[in-house]
Amino acid sequence: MVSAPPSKSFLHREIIAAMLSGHEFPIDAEEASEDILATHEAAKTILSHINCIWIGSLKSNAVLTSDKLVLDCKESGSTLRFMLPIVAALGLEAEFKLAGRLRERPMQQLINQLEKHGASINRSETGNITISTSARHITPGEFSFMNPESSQYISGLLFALPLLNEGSTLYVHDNLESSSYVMITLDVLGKYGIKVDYTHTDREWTFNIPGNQKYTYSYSAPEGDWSNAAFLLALGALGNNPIRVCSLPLPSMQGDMKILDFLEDFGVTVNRYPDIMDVNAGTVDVFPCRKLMAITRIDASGCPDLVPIIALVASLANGITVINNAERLRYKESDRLTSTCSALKNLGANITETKDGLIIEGIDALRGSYEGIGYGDHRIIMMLAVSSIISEGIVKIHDSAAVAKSYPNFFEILNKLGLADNIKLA
Ligand SMILES: O=C(O)C1=C[C@@H](OP(=O)(O)O)[C@@H](O)[C@H](O)C1
Ligand SMILES: C=C(OP(=O)(O)O)C(=O)O
Repeated sequence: MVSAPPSKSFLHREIIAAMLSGHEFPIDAEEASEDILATHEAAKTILSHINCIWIGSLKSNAVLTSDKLVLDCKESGSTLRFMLPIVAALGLEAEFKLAGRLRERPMQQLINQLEKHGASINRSETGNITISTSARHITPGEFSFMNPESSQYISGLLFALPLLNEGSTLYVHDNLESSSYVMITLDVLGKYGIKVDYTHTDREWTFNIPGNQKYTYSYSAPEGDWSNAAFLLALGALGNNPIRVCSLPLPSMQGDMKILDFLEDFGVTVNRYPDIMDVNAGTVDVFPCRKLMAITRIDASGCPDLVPIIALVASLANGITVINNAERLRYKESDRLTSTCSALKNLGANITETKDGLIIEGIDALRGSYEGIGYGDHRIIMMLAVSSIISEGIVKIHDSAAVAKSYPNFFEILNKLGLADNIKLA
């Protein structure tokens, strides 16, 4: 049995909500992913520059020093997109350091909204982002997005706007993809005493956020991570032995819990036990499946992070699987439609890239091999590692340390399960 790592999405949010209540959220730095370390460090830096007592009411003496903060986001989109509006609401001046692909990932819609409300934002030649506000903080009022490039813009503003001295309204027009992540934000906000009212139809969302709110510290241990557990569960579906994964909440607000339904639709047997193991955490058994069936259409708009591992399973499923509504995958740690397609093609899969997805015609075996850096993308590297248990050729990954972005001990687990025979790490 293996235990799912703690949810990266919940952890980012807990650390930030704790910071805004004046507390440092405890993490296990040895086990933590690079993204979580980035948010934790940024939160500590912000905490050391503000008078915690005043957070939530933004009194004029909230800022202890006028130093420019340096916040190193590394490659974490969540850290940047959550912290930027918060820094603007607190009236701090900060330089956000960005590494790797984060320098190219979309930010402009969020920057436009913050600038409209008084923030001054510049990008240096190296791609770093500097923010300052001429007034004490950005002004409350109306914020509006048309089909946002990332739901993280909305989550970031939902953290920030309750701090302002009057209420704000946040509109999302023409679709909010990844909306389950915004629901996680609202869940954590509610736990910390922050009130947000919202209404939505299929494509239009309105969030009413009263101002002058105070965050009240409310620790809870983060639940397991369905996005990363998906790779472990696929090991069970594709391998020779069943797998049992524990520390997985059942049910969960995480959209990537959908991996269980997808596996079942592929013809895999899945047993769910909501109550066994520790409190607040369920257990799932997945059994090897020799007769995978294609899924006619997979809408990935609510579960973008599942696409690489679903595409691998679909490569061996009888029939044609079409994945669509996944265009935002082009703006992750790699262009994940191109990288998933190209990595699986190397392994021998019959896969084609479309504008917003992938078309995969299942075959009986993966007869190819792979050697490379897995596009430097943790989710592609983990997909390749899972593929190694069924591919006929060797999978050789250079710089496998990139998995630390979300799952530092992924390869240790693979070793522990005895499933690392066909994979070479360089
Ligand atoms: O808010 C979050 O925790 C996340 C939102 C999603 O991003 P997008 O909203 O940009 O799709 C997801 O892909 C990312 O891994 C984590
Ligand atoms: C895209 C991801 O995270 P982020 O957007 O926070 O960098 C991810 O974990 O796959």
